[in-house]
Amino acid sequence: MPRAKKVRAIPLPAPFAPPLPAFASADRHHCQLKLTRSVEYSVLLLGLDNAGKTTFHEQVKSLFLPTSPAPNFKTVPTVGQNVSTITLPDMYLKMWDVGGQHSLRKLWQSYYTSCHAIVFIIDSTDIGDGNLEHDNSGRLEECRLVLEDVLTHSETEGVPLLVLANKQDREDCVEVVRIKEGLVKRVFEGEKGSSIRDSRVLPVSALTGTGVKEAVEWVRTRVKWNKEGRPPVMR
Ligand SMILES: Nc1nc2c(ncn2[C@@H]2O[C@H](COP(=O)(O)OP(=O)(O)OP(=O)(O)O)[C@@H](O)[C@H]2O)c(=O)[nH]1
Ligand SMILES: [Mg+2]
Repeated sequence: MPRAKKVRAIPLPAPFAPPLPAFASADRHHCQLKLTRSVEYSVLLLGLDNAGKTTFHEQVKSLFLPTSPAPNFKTVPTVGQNVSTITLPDMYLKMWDVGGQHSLRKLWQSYYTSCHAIVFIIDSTDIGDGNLEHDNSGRLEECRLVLEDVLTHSETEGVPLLVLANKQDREDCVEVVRIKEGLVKRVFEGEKGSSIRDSRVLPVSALTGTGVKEAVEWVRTRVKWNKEGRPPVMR
């Protein structure tokens, strides 16, 4: 049987190598931009019913989507989920707005493993004076229990947490320092390993938009800081 001939690839001499197109450097730059923008992080919006999650979500879309859609403030209690993805200079940020009614809270845990940050929204006008000892309506205590429950799930361990004291445009709101001292600090005192979780409490008005950009900026920086702990999804 004749032996098969070995075929060797002959390298093209330099003059025959295809020249780089003139736009190559710009194109490469474009590719780099695309590469750095192709990471996606997910943010989960949580909080009691009526806290303002959907209003916050509407405001974020209006501020960050390139089409600047007019926010729909005529919200109805969320039963399923509202999802949108905004583009920031260095990432895609996917927002998951879920229902906060009591019966729907058990669904939250199915989002825990894939979220990179949690934004817990509080209605600052529905927590009495922010002191657990004077809690007539019971909503401050409800808030505490719900937040505690979220943080004690093993799937949320180490996930950055932003607490938003919402409805700060209203005169009857409890100010952010009180919410920090009276509620968040107390929840954290009980949380084991809280020192390794990045957290912050910020005042916002989802309705007027005050503080919403700052909230998104906090999330953006913290998900990046925590990218070893919770790597982004590549897109
Ligand atoms: N004044 C004021 N009202 C707000 C603000 N944010 C939300 N609201 C009002 O609070 C009510 C509830 O808002 P939603 O955004 O639907 O609340 P939610 O947290 O999505 O409620 P669920 O979907 O049931 O969990 C609506 O009447 C909003 O207009 C705010 O910053 N200021
Ligand atoms: Mg809603």
